[in-house]
This record gives sequence, C-alpha cells and structure tokens, in this order.
Amino acid sequence: MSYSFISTNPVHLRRPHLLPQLPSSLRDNLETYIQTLKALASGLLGSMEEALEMEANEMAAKMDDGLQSVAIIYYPPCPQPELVLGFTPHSDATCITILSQVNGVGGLQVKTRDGSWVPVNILPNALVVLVGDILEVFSNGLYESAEHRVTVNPDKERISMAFFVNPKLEAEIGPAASLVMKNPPCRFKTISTEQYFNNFFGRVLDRKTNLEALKIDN
Ligand SMILES: O=C(O)CCC(=O)C(=O)O
Ligand SMILES: [Fe+2]
Repeated sequence: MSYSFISTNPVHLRRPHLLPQLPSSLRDNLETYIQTLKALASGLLGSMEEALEMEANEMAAKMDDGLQSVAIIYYPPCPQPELVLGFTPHSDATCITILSQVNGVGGLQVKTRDGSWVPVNILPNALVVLVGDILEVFSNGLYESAEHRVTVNPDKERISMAFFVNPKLEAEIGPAASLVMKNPPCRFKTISTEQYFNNFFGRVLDRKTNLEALKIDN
C-alpha cells in the first residue's frame, strides 16, 4: 500500500516544496476538491450539531480554519488476499473523514456492534462519511467512531482518497458542555488538539485504543 499524506489547512502549514513535481493540473484539481469538501464538512457539522441538540456552533467553531489534510492511498492487487489486510482495523483520529473510493474498487469494511465486518458498498459518485474519535468525544459518546479496515483485491488495484477534518491546534477536544449538562456524566477527558495529536502519533494504530485513552470511568 502506498499512502501519500498532504497537510492542506491551515495554509501556513503547507509544505509545497516537498512536492515540486506535482503537475499544476493536479494542484488545481486538488485545491478545488479541498474547497468543495471543506464546504461540505462545514454543512455536515452544522447538521450534526442540530441533530445532537448541541448549542449552535459549539463544535463547528473549533473546526473553522482547523487542521485539514488529504491522503491519497493506493492498494496494489494481492494474489493471496486472505493472508493480509490493506489497512489494519482502526478508527480515525479525526472529527470526521470524508472518503472517496476513487476507482470504484471496494474493500472498505466497517465493524458493527456485534463485532462483524460489513462492506461499505460502492455507490456511483457517493462519498463515505466516517465518524472519527474526536466527534465521539465532542458528542460525549452519542456518535460512536466507526472502526474500519480495508481488505485487498486479488486482481484489481484500489485507489481511495480521504479528507480529514479536525479542530484547530489551539482548540480543546472534550465533550460539548451543552451535552454534558443535559446528559451527564462526562465520558471523556478534555485535552488540547496539539496534545491529542502528539499522543496519537506516539501510538501504534490499533482499533479504538486512541479513544480509549481519553475515556473517564464513571
Ligand atoms: O482506503 C480506505 O478506504 C480507508 C483509508 C483509511 O481508513 C484512512 O486513511 O484512515
Ligand atoms: Fe481510516
């Protein structure tokens, strides 16, 4: 598998010199894609606040000009797909992830509550929205982050593209006060986004262990 990770926002964290050969058509398309998904994410977050009965903008404000990044992932075909996984089981460390299964080759699976894996079917022109660990924390557990994995295909390559939406570095990650007030107890600790990602990158990617470290035993 090859994983190209590009930090896209905030703009001052971009490192364009690392990709000097990127054709300008790809740069332009990527920029359009990012701007479109940024607007989509902001709409989705607003609707989620409403659905969760949070105070308006309580969560979305933290994501305004927050950390955003894109991963372009290539999975080569594998002649013995039963022996390996394309991506190990994990939940994303994000608030939300907007995923495109670019070339229409499936493989993404989500874990259900009973522990079985179900495929995320390919629908033409559809994007997949994954709830990440940060949204589980913000919603005080009302939304559960989706544990997912990717299987490999014996004869087809797979290309996917993920857009990761996160709070800004200065923001704090913790359960929304309006939700904890209505529906105690508070289920997660509050930490800065910076500390959160330092912890995340210091760990091995493994199921939902990143989130478990923030849980408060009530
Ligand atoms: O390739 C995919 O469909 C999933 C990628 C993924 O889970 C990730 O980048 O976190
Ligand atoms: Fe993921």
